Amino acid sequence: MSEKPCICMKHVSKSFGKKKVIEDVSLEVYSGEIFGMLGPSGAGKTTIVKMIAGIDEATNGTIDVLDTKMPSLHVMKRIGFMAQSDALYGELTALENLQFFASIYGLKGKKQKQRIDEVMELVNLTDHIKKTVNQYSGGMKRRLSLAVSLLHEPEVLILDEPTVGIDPLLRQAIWDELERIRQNGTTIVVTTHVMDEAEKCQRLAMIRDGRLIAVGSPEELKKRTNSQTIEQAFLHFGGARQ
Ligand SMILES: Nc1ncnc2c1ncn2[C@@H]1O[C@H](COP(=O)(O)OP(=O)(O)OP(=O)(O)O)[C@@H](O)[C@H]1O
Repeated sequence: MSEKPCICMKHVSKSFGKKKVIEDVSLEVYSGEIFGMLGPSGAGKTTIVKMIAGIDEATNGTIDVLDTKMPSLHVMKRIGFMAQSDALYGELTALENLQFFASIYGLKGKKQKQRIDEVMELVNLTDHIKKTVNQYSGGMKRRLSLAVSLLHEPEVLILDEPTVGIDPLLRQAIWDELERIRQNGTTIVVTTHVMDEAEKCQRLAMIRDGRLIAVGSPEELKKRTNSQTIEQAFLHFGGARQ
């Protein structure tokens, strides 16, 4: 992991109408790390990652990804994004969905087939590749969405709650794969409200009510608050604000 920032947010705020949901967030994500965004429902995690991915725009402040100000169509091609709600075509088969997204990413021929086989194996859906997505369960759709986001081996991978509705064994397999992808040089931003997933990140941002309440490695955050667990540390930082 190098210390070069791959993502740089400076004084970012976001409002929807009169409602301010993100308030003065500044943070850096370094190349080659898994950076977790931890916070309760409604804290603003999705809003932040959508702005990083270039899907949504900050009201104030700046976001640079790979040295380019977001949103930028050019940089979006180098980013993989897995949204919380699955962006899949229900009437198409899993294979057709993968082929569609692969061609958008410019993956063709042999390479396309190889990547589709690899990602489907990873998410344990190889036997279901010819089913239409409408026949998939919620968990299967999540896994297929993850497979889609991994297809083109992006430089930056942004995952919004990737393991919701996924059983513990597969969750572990997915985290193992994220670690492998990271070691190959991909920078990963992942939102979660699961404390044991937060422990697997190199660094974490703790978010509450649209504000950053702490940033650091899981170890640092526990040490700073004299906590045994990330959950205790989170409560400590959250509690200190009240
Ligand atoms: N398009 C929108 N219009 C108005 N308010 C919005 C919009 N999108 C998000 N919000 C509000 O912004 C706040 C933060 O939402 P966000 O989805 O970013 O939280 P989150 O931390 O990702 O929560 P969850 O874990 O439940 O997904 C919430 O109060 C939400 O209601």
